[in-house]
Amino acid sequence: MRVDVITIFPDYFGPLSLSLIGKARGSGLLDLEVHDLRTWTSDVHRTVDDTPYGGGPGMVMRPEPWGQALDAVGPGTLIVPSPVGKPFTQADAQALASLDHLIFACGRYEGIDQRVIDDAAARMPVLEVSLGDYVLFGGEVAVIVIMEAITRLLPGVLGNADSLTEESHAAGLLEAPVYTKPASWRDRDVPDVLRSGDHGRIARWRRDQSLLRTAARRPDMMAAYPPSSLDKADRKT
Ligand SMILES: NC(=S)c1ccno1
Repeated sequence: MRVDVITIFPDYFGPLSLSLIGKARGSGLLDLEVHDLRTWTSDVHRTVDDTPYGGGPGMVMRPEPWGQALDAVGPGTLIVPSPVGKPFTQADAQALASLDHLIFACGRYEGIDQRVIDDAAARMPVLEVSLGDYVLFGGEVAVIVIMEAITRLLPGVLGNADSLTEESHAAGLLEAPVYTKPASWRDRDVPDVLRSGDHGRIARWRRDQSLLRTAARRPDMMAAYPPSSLDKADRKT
């Protein structure tokens, strides 16, 4: 997978050289390049923003540098993290992980001139996505989060691909609680079923815990959970 990130703060992306993402880049599974938007400015001050038409607080990112930057690195699928975006989900991560070329545009200030998005959409798929109902200083941190969610799904990145099948959101439910040694810690014991060696009982316990946890914390996910996936016994949960 090829990924281009365009930002006015390239140094924000140091974390993408660490851990499993760093290994994915080193092994060639992920070809990632971070670009400074100011590369595509032409004035001595390397200006990337200006005052908003119609007045109002703050500054807006100018279209010219963005247009030239996207011309240079595109086409691909353009992803713009933004408070006005569609909620980003695991399903989105899974869809994006199957693509060959992603481009991330990191907005700052009050945002990017809308014409940049509109112009790009005439040449490539554009997704404006939000990580949550809050506002960040810019898109950079959101790109790091989205890149983690996508990269871990790339074949060969995780040592054990099995961990992708039962994790939260992969199957539409929250994951069951997990435990490791010691069997007793501060008078709190690991559930006996997990030490029983009865894999059928363990699987049923984990599923029950997933359903209980999802029902308690994410009724929206339970409502969306396909009825066909629920056994008759599950309906009593
Ligand atoms: N909520 C998101 S993704 C965001 C990006 C920039 N500010 O907020």
